[in-house]
Amino acid sequence: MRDETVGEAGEFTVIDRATQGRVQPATTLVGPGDDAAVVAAPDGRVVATTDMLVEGKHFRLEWSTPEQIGRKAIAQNGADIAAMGARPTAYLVALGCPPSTPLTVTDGLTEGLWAEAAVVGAAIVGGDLVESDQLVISVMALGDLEGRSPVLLSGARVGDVVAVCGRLGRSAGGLALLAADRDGAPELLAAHRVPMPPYSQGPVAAGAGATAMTDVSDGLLADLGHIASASGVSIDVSSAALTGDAVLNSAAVDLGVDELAWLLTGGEDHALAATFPGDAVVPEGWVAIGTVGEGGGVTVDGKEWQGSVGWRSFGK
Ligand SMILES: Nc1ncnc2c1ncn2[C@@H]1O[C@H](COP(=O)(O)OP(=O)(O)O)[C@@H](O)[C@H]1O
Ligand SMILES: Cc1ncc(C[n+]2csc(CCOP(=O)(O)OP(=O)(O)O)c2C)c(N)n1
Ligand SMILES: [Mg+2]
Ligand SMILES: [Mg+2]
Ligand SMILES: [Mg+2]
Repeated sequence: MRDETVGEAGEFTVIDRATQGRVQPATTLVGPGDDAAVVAAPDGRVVATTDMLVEGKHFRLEWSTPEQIGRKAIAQNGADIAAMGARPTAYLVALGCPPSTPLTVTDGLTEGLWAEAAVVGAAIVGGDLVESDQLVISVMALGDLEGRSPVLLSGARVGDVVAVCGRLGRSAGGLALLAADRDGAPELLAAHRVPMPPYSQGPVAAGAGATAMTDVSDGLLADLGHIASASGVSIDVSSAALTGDAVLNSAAVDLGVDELAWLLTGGEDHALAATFPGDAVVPEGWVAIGTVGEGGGVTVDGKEWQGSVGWRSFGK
């Protein structure tokens, strides 16, 4: 019998096998499983995360400029730092590319990487460069909790309010337009090419008492599902609280697709989603979209969502 493959097992089974039962030293304050790890250093704590972009899977050079791809690689990683309640402080960038890659591509990437790092006052502090068959950009981000406690996936409590900061569905809408070779809706194309995580709102939410937080990378339902399972709670999302983006709506009507599916299951917006105690005031700029209850799983308007809840590497 041949060995089971990664494609058959799926992303999260393979991650479980890579992390379960491994002993972490006492300096690992938060280990694998959250948006980022928190590691104790003799003189403080550092938040660390990594996310990789692969040509053809995460971006296409026909759809995005090298500068936009560089910005996206940094934004995706910075969002995971912000989702811990931390401020991104430094990035390392490992690049793989074919020898035939024009220097205009690597220079464009560099411009984008630095421009997005600069949004939070950070820089690229190191990296690696190797030959590979397609363009691969692997970023590691470090962050500073500035004295705050990290906001974990596991802290949501029954009675909490679920709130979101940042637009949802726009990246999925932009991707659908690019895939259909349709233009129009420049806002959606821009959102897909360069997500704009509300970095500073991670620390703001932590300061406002957020009990759990994540960034929306795979899709709202998929990512809230991680909060629900880590916290041992259920989450119900109100669809009425999500709709109202006229640009998104008209693109969905034009393409003849379900706008709600983009809002609930579209990935790569890198908005922040958090839970706050029911009696807390949700910070300015955050929109209440749901509630936390007993049990498990994520529902929409009290009903189970039919279909995929979001992006899965390897399609599972
Ligand atoms: N190969 C691996 N070894 C150890 N931990 C991993 C590995 N791949 C992913 N993880 C961890 O599993 C969790 C889920 O990964 P992922 O879904 O990529 O997170 P995110 O959506 O926050 O980027 C994260 O905590 C990540 O650090
Ligand atoms: C060419 C192309 N096809 C498909 C997509 C859609 N897509 C790729 S990755 C992804 C979700 C997030 O990526 P992942 O690597 O899972 O990030 P993480 O959850 O680890 O932060 C989505 C929606 C895309 N951006 N580009
Ligand atoms: Mg990841
Ligand atoms: Mg991520
Ligand atoms: Mg993912």
